[in-house]
Order: sequence, then structure tokens, then C-alpha cells
Amino acid sequence: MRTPIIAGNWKLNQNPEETTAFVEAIKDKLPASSKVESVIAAPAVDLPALLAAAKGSELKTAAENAYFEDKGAFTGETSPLVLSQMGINYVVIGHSERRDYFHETDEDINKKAHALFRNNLTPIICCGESLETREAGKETEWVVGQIKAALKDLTAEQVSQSVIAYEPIWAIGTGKTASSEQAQEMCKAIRDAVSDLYNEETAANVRIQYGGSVKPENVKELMAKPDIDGGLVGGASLEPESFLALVNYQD
Ligand SMILES: O=C[C@H](O)COP(=O)(O)O
Repeated sequence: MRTPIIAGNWKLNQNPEETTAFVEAIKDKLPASSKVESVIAAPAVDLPALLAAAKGSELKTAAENAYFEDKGAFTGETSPLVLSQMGINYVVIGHSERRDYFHETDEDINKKAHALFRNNLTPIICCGESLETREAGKETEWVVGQIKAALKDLTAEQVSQSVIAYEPIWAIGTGKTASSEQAQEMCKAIRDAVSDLYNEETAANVRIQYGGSVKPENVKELMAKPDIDGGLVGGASLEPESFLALVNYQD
């Protein structure tokens, strides 16, 4: 039985004071994490404030990125070892903004996945196609290719614990949501690929989120689909009221 997981990805928004105020406003209204996991992924500079405010609550914490080395001469990077020491739960890797603007490759993302497991952190592994790829009818091939590359040499146990986020690039921040059928179809294709690469049990365990203009108005319909286990939410995660409506979608 997969526990639903709704994660807000704040991107480069909110400062530490805003982070504290946001968590104070939501922390007593979150669902039990055994029912729905509520996660906030915040910029690295906000993580101490996020952790302090979330302490003792149902809120889980995530970093938006981490490097694949634990320490050394890597100016400006974020250490997965230190994220783990701080008590962070999840790390988002392979977001399309990281792939596009910071030129991250499938190989980097795979190295990051290994680095996270080495440090007892759980990856939220993003994948998704451009509008051009979808219009060429090559979206499944593209997304499954990204997943195979990201999971390379991970064990079945590690993949079982992982979260995969399917985010079609054309639906991110555009207000254009993939239909729940399109989202379900790709999430199922991802689960089938995990089954082929590993086994049915691993595929049944891995949690798959949909991301791309998820909001309180469409979350229920998306979450009703059998292969969609959660959402990775940008814009609609920035206001406490909207975030609460998302994580409490079952009420
Ligand atoms: O990580 C979140 C996604 O990029 C979706 O962003 P959005 O909800 O603003 O479309």
C-alpha cells in the first residue's frame, strides 16, 4: 500500500522568515503522515528555518538539489552528507529547470541518486518531456529513457523507497495541466518500466507523483488515478491555504 505524497517545490521563492511563518501557519492542520505525506522542498538557505519550524510536526522536509560528492573543492554546491546530518528527508533531483538551465545530464542525476542513498536520503527523481517531444509522439520513449538512466545500478530496495515525479515540461508553471488520463498513462508507463527493469514488487512499491500546474481544483481528480501517488507542486504550494487544500485533498 503506497502512502500518497504531496510535495511543494518552492523553487527560488521564500526567505527564512517567510519559511517560518508559512510552517507555523500550516503545521497543526496537516494530515497524519501515515495517511498523506506532506513535504516542502525549500531553497538550501531556508532549510535551517524549515527544519526548526517543522520540528515535531507531520511536515517532512526536502532540499531542491544536492551535489553527488559529499565534500571537497566544489564551490557553491550543496553536500548530501550535510543535508543528511541536518535531518532532511528528501532531495529533488533532475528537475527540468536543473536540466535546462544548469545543464544537468542523466548521468549527473544517476550519480546524485547514488549519493543520496549513500547518505540515507530519499530521492524525488524528476522526469518529463518537452512539448516538441510529445508532439512527435516520442514522450513515453523519452521519459522511460530518463528513468532507466536515473535508476542505473540502484538496487530494487532503493528503487522501492524512491519517489519518481513525472512532470511534462509543457505543463510546468503554464496553467496547462496534463489531463488526468495523460498523467495516468505516463505514470503507468513508468511503473511498467520499473517492473521490467526490476520486478513487480518494486514497481508496486515505488511512488510516482505527477507535477505540472497541480492545484486544489484538480488534485482530487489526479489523485484518483491508480498509478498517481502524489503531486510535486510549484506555484500552488507557495500559499499556506492552497498547500493545506492540496495535502488535505481526501477531506
Ligand atoms: O516542481 C514543480 C513543478 O515544476 C510544477 O510547477 P507548477 O506547479 O508551478 O506548474
